[in-house]
Amino acid sequence: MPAVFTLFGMNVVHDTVKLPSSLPRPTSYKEYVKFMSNQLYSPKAITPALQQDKLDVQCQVRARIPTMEGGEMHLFLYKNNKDTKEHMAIVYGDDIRSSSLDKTWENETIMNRVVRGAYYGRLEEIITDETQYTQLNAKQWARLAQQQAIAKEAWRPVSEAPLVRIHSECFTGETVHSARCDCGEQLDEAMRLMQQAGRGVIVYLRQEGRGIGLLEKLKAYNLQDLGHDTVAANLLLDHPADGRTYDIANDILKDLGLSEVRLLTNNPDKIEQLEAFGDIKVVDRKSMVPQSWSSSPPLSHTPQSTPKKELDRYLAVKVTKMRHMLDLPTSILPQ
Ligand SMILES: Nc1nc2c(ncn2[C@@H]2O[C@H](COP(=O)(O)OP(=O)(O)OP(=O)(O)O)[C@@H](O)[C@H]2O)c(=O)[nH]1
Repeated sequence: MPAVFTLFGMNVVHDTVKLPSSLPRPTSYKEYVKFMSNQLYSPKAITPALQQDKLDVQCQVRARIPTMEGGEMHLFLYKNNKDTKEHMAIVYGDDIRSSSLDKTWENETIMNRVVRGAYYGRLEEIITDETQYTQLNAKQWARLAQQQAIAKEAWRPVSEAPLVRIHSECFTGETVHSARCDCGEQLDEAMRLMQQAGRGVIVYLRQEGRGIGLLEKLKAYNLQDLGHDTVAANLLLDHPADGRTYDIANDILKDLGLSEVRLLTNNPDKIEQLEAFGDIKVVDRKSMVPQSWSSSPPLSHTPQSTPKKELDRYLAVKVTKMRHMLDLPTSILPQ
């Protein structure tokens, strides 16, 4: 029989993971943790959608990420029934929570919630050398339960429109610091602004290459080296100039309890699509002015020797062909 007791208004349940009878019961804390983490990705949780199915977007796990700059954020990982990508939300501020993650599962223990990140506040270290691979003792369970009850009580929901960025993945710009685009710089700047404000959400969509994928984007780069611009290169490869949709981003923002946002973007398509879904109002827009086009001093992470010509060309095409809301600097205006 599982031991259930109530502490500070919460049910503390020992060892009540409901297992199909075919599976062996976890006999140790280690097995239990392993079992729980496998459960997160159970195929039952999200099933592939048929064309007519309603979009289903659910947060599967959340974890705290301290950053090199000294701040920290939480990463929320989402699964959905439209594609197989792991889209994410990078969240600053403890008041922003996911309703799909926070749902209580049947017979869920506090440890289940901790493993999938549905805990409140900050976790305290309660594991000692002796308990590394064994069951938590009653005192440790009680401490965890007490800490969770207090943190849950202290939580208050989002009260004002936070800074939000909907950002599409760019391996070249973000990971290998390509100077063909401003993607890495935009991500860094959004993180810096949200860190400074203490709250905000970056919806990080796995839409590499404006949705065409890395393979096709690299082909497009070769065409760009022949002189085609970023739009023409896509079209020559039989891709739309930009085929991205933001329905998953919309559902992620809804799941995070946001109805009003201050959007960091130059791209009118993101605003128009988001508002068309009717769930989220863009109450303010903040431009993402490229560092090399701004009059403010360069950020420490922006190298002074950035090959400006290629970046200028990419940015100018976004303004002239993709309706991006940015002022072209006089230095690159056509003569
Ligand atoms: N196909 C293609 N994709 C590119 C190229 N350069 C960058 N990208 C992709 O463009 C996308 C940039 O998306 P976002 O960072 O969301 O920016 P955006 O659409 O310009 O809009 P804002 O930054 O919000 O103003 C990323 O997926 C990049 O991988 C390119 O030359 N060709």
